[in-house]
Amino acid sequence: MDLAVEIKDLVKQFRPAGRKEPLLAVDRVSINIALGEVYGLIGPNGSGKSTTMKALLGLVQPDAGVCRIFGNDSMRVDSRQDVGFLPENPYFYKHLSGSETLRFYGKLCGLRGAKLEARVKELLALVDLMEAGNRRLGGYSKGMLQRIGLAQALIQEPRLVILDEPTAGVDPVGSRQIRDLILDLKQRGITVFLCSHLLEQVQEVCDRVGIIFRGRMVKEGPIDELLAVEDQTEIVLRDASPELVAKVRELVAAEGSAELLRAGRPRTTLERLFLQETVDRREP
Ligand SMILES: Nc1ncnc2c1ncn2[C@@H]1O[C@H](COP(=O)(O)OP(=O)(O)OP(=O)(O)O)[C@@H](O)[C@H]1O
Repeated sequence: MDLAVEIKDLVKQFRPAGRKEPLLAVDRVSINIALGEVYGLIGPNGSGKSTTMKALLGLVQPDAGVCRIFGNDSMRVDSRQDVGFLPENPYFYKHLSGSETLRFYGKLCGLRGAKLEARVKELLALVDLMEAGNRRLGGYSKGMLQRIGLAQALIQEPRLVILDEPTAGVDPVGSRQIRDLILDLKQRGITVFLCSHLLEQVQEVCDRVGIIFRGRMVKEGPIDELLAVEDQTEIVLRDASPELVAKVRELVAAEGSAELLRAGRPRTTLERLFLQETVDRREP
């Protein structure tokens, strides 16, 4: 299997001031991410997600273990050539406009002239900030800032994108835009490694997830397998009359070997309801 990311037995300790014992932030974590896969790392605050990502990017030095990106050791600077990164709290110059910001990062990545201008335009369109491209970031909303952050991470057409909390502080509308952008990256074969506290979104975009707790990987697998309830079968009926539901109940009871756990109207999610009642609402 061709791997975009290989993290093997990663260990990282910190020695916070005023604390005698070292703090074990990441404890023998291993993660493989295949080319083109969208992988989500989830876990409570302080469980080691950002530290794992930073070690993968060579931004923190591991105490043990290895991290590789497309087969290259993460501690080598050139391993980051094909990587875009959106940090948890990106800092941007507030006096620059959206397009100036992208131009700035594009130049840092060696883009110049017509190629840079074309890339800036393309990215502003991709993150739906064409109209706001000439406005200063100081006036951007949180969702717009995250989208410019995402555009910044894509500037040099990376093959791997690492997103630390891409939807932090963003409302459901902005989160949905970011989710769609991640799905778009997946469509284009770009590998995505993300961590987020928005579990419903992780469920929607990721092929595989890992759950990390107190620095340790406690569960990992394809999302469909992890979420399937082994001993249950779901049947969803449209327009079923109460009589039909009663018949189904009788049939199951007569059969004896199975139990009907629930029959009623399925629930939507609060996120879907929010979107339906706000942006998706059509004026009469
Ligand atoms: N530079 C540092 N110095 C000291 N301790 C640190 C440092 N960076 C992280 N830690 C500690 O390591 C642990 C893991 O932190 P990390 O930021 O990786 O967690 P996280 O899962 O990303 O959390 P969150 O969901 O809050 O972003 C925490 O206890 C944190 O306080």
